[in-house]
Formats: sequence, structure tokens, C-alpha cells
Amino acid sequence: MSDPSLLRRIVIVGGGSAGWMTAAALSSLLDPKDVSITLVESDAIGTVGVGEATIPDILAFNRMLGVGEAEFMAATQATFKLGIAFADWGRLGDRYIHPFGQHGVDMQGFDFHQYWLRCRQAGDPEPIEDYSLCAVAAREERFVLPDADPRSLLSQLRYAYHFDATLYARFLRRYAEARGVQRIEGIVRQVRQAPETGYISAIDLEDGRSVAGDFFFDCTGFRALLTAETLGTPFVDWSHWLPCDTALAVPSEHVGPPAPYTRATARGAGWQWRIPTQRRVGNGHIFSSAFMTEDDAAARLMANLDGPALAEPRRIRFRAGCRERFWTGNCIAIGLAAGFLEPLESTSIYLIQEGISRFISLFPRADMPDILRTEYNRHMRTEFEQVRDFIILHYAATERDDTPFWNHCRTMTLPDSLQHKIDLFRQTGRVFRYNDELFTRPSWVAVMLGQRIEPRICDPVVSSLPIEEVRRSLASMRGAMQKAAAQMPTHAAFIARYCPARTA
Ligand SMILES: Cc1cc2nc3c(=O)[nH]c(=O)nc-3n(C[C@H](O)[C@H](O)[C@H](O)COP(=O)(O)OP(=O)(O)OC[C@H]3O[C@@H](n4cnc5c(N)ncnc54)[C@H](O)[C@@H]3O)c2cc1C
Ligand SMILES: N[C@H](Cc1c[nH]c2cc(Cl)ccc12)C(=O)O
Repeated sequence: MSDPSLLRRIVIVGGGSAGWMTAAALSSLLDPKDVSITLVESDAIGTVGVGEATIPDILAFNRMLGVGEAEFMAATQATFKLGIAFADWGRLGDRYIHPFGQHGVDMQGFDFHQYWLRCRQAGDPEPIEDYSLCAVAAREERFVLPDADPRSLLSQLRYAYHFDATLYARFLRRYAEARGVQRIEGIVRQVRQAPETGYISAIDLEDGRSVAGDFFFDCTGFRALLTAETLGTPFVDWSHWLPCDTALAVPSEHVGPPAPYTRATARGAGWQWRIPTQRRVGNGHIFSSAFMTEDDAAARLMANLDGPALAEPRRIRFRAGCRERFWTGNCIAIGLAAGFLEPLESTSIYLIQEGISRFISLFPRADMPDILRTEYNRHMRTEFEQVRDFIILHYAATERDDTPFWNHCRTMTLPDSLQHKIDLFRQTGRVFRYNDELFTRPSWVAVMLGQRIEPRICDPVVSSLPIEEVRRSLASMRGAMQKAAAQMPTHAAFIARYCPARTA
């Protein structure tokens, strides 16, 4: 490649999930003879690396890399995930599943939840999750891969994974290094900028080495070494809507087979996650330090593990929000350097993917016109705001008044975009998906109904259908889901056959 206007040297600073996902994706697309990719990471600083839950988009990422599923699962200790079980959010004692995929089957052009609302208003007690194959299979702890035949009910299955993030980064490192990515271990001491443009020109390491580049990815985690410290990009703080600021994470032993779902249990000033990987369970308590002390939070976490802890809890401090710009000059922030929204809906790895794929679709020449940055920043800000609204919904849609934290959440003023969605659903039963947002209508419906936002009316056309006819359709659908789930192998049996655990 002799064209001087092309980027020749890409430097990725940071080797957590964000850094290695970026390196793997770029190395799968670029020829090392044309573009060199260097990744700098520090063993001394380390990564966040807790057990992680994902959403189905991760399958597309792994497919783009061309990695085999069973190989990936064995390498990362992965289990399957069909959704998230939420406990104690709307009220203490409440439980619902936010499943992947849809509820019901398509019925005469109306959203399934309209038919469900019709039966609900006639007094039927079945929860909407009874009509989601993913939710029914999750409850039964069963799993099978989706059927490719769209006529099969099993084609409705959608899934993602729980895995060990540290192992995923290691897996991607092997992948990227095999494709020519050069890894440098060392601590960044200083970042150099070209005086005339402000572009980053090189990073200097503590041991005296220097790494020059044409384009930089800031994957340095919460430090945001390039984006914040060097380029001074401000942080947009959303902690007034999402007041949790601390996580305590601890692995524990399995006491039974791994469940094919994440568990998110609301606590007095936050919530607790349970993420089962093959060999152990990842747990964490996310809380607001303004409403709970760390000792109290640690005690609650340790008292609520299913099995014995395998380590002392590790503390991670954070602030909800994102960077005002993600791409500044010749540098893009990906991962925690770009922003953080708590992992309630498993969206961080997705946002990393989105950051990478949007860069690829806007791949710049060396001149980098401003319009590329404007488009990238517009897109990523929209993504973050859409995820933000969906996460706030979980805190806002509550009747809990048992702690000051829940009183704060229940009564806070919401972003207009979210308030509009809630009002529209409450008053009319309608929900719309704007601008290709990540969360589909079934996701909004699952959480709003699961947290007791129940419209009093349904679609007038559905409302005019004979109730017995609607009931018959729903009963047959529910029966078919139960039957299909009962015929699946257990999740544990499926994993044992599909990707036997390595002994190393
Ligand atoms: C409590 C918690 C739970 C989470 N759970 C989930 C989940 O369930 N699902 C999900 O999708 N996401 C989850 N995430 C988010 C997810 O962990 C991160 O998005 C992901 O790991 C990416 O992290 P990162 O690579 O940006 O940063 P990090 O993992 O922090 O990596 C930063 C890298 O930068 C390097 N570095 C930093 N400073 C320097 C320096 N001066 N010199 C050289 N190198 C340096 C470090 O060595 C490291 O390699 C969670 C995050 C937290 C905090
Ligand atoms: N990608 C969409 C939406 C989505 C994002 N996070 C979650 C979590 C759960 Cl439990 C369900 C759906 C989603 C999708 O996969 O449906």
C-alpha cells in the first residue's frame, strides 16, 4: 500500500476486553503488510475482568472473527444465557424474566402483548413470560441451540453467554497475535501530541520505549488516559439518574448446575448480580455509597451467595455516564474509557462492539474530515442514551418505599425520552422502537410489565375480538412453549456434551 493518505500504524492502548476486542476485529480485517496494529498493556495495572454477561450481539462478533462456538466456550468457561431473572424490583417478592427474543408468535399484525393485555383485563393471571420460549426454558434450566427452520418453535430461541472476561481477553489476544498484532507490555508514562494539530503522535513508556502511530484507541479503562487526561474530553455525568457508584465483586462455588440466565436481585441501595460460568459463579453487589456503607454492602453480598466464596470481595468505583466525545482528533475511546453504565442489562461489551463496528464503517484516511468524528460521536451518544434510559427504567418503575434509596429512585425526575415511553405505555399500551435502538419492543414490555406498569386498555381492534378465541390461541401457544422446553436437554447436559470443560 503506497498511498500516503492511508492510515499505516494503529495503536491500541489497554488490553482488557475493549483493547483485545478492538485488536481482534481490526486484525481480522486488515493485512499487517498494509497496516500495523500494536497493543500496549500493563500487567502491573491489570484489567477490570469480572465474570460477564452478554447479549446475543456477541454471536455476530465471534462469527465475524470466524471463531468456533465450542472452542470459544471452552476457552472462556462460558455458559449459555437466555435472559435475566429480576427479583424484588417492582415490589419485594416480585420476580420476572426479561428474555431474549419475542413473546408469543406473530398474530395478525398486532404486537403479542396486546392479546396478552386483552386476557389480562379479562382476569387471566398468567405472566407474559409464559409465552416466551426463552423465559420458559430459562425457568426450567434447559437449553438447546435454535432451529434454523423458521416454521419450528425452536427458531424463536435467542441466546448469549456468561463468561470469564479475563479468559475472553486472553482468547482474543491469541487470535490477534496470530494475525500480526504486536503486543507491548509496559506502563504509559506520557502521551505526545503534534503541536500543530493536537493529534496524538506517540506514547512513551516508563522503560523509555516509545510507540508512534497514526491512529490511537484509548482502551485504558476508567483512567481514560488518552481521552480524558491528554485530550481533556469532559465526562457527561448521569449519576443523578443512576446513583450507584460502587461494585463489590466476588466469585463463589457452584452449588448446583449453572442456570442459563443472569440473576439481578434488587437490594436496599442497589442490586446484586449472579453470573454462572462453567466452573464458578460471578457475584457482585452494585450500590450507591450515598445510601449504604461499604461494610454493609459487603455483608449483604456475602450473606446472599448461593455457595462458598472463593476470594475476598474486590471493590470497583465508577460513575454513570459517558464522554462528551468518543472520537477526538485521531483517537477513539472504547470500553470503560468511553463511558460506563452499570451491567444491569449486560450492555458494556455490546457498546464496545458498537464502537468498533462504527469505526470500521467510517474507516478514515489520514486526513480524517471532521464529519466522520461528528457522525461517530452522534451515533455513540445515541447508543449510550438509549441504554441509559432502559437501565433507569428499572429503578424508576418501582413501588418500593422501604429504603431512602428506593424513595429517591421512585420519585426522581426522568429524562423526557424515558418519561414519554412510560406514559405512552401506561396510557395506551403502545411502545415504539426509535432509531434502531438496541432494546426492542418485547424488551420494553417485559420490564414495564414485570415492574407493574400495566396499561388499563389494549388495542381497540384486539379488544373487539371474542375473548374465548383469544384465550384459546394463547392457551395453545403456552402449551406449545411448555412442551418444547420440556423436550430440551438440561443446560448442564447440553454444555457437557457441546464443550466439555478443559482440565487445565
Ligand atoms: C462491576 C462491573 C461489572 C461488569 N459486568 C459486565 C457484564 O456483565 N457485561 C458486560 O458486557 N460488561 C460488564 N462490565 C463492563 C466490562 O467489564 C468492561 O466494559 C470491559 O471489561 C472493558 O473494560 P476495558 O477493557 O475498557 O477496561 P479494563 O478492563 O480496565 O482494561 C484497561 C486496560 O488498560 C491498561 N492500562 C491502563 N492504564 C495504563 C497505562 N498507564 N499504561 C499501560 N496500560 C494501561 C490496563 O493494563 C488494562 O489492560 C462490567 C464492569 C464493571 C465495572
Ligand atoms: N439486543 C436486544 C436487546 C437486549 C439488550 N440487552 C438485553 C438483555 C436481555 Cl435479557 C434481553 C434483550 C436485550 C435483544 O437481544 O433482544
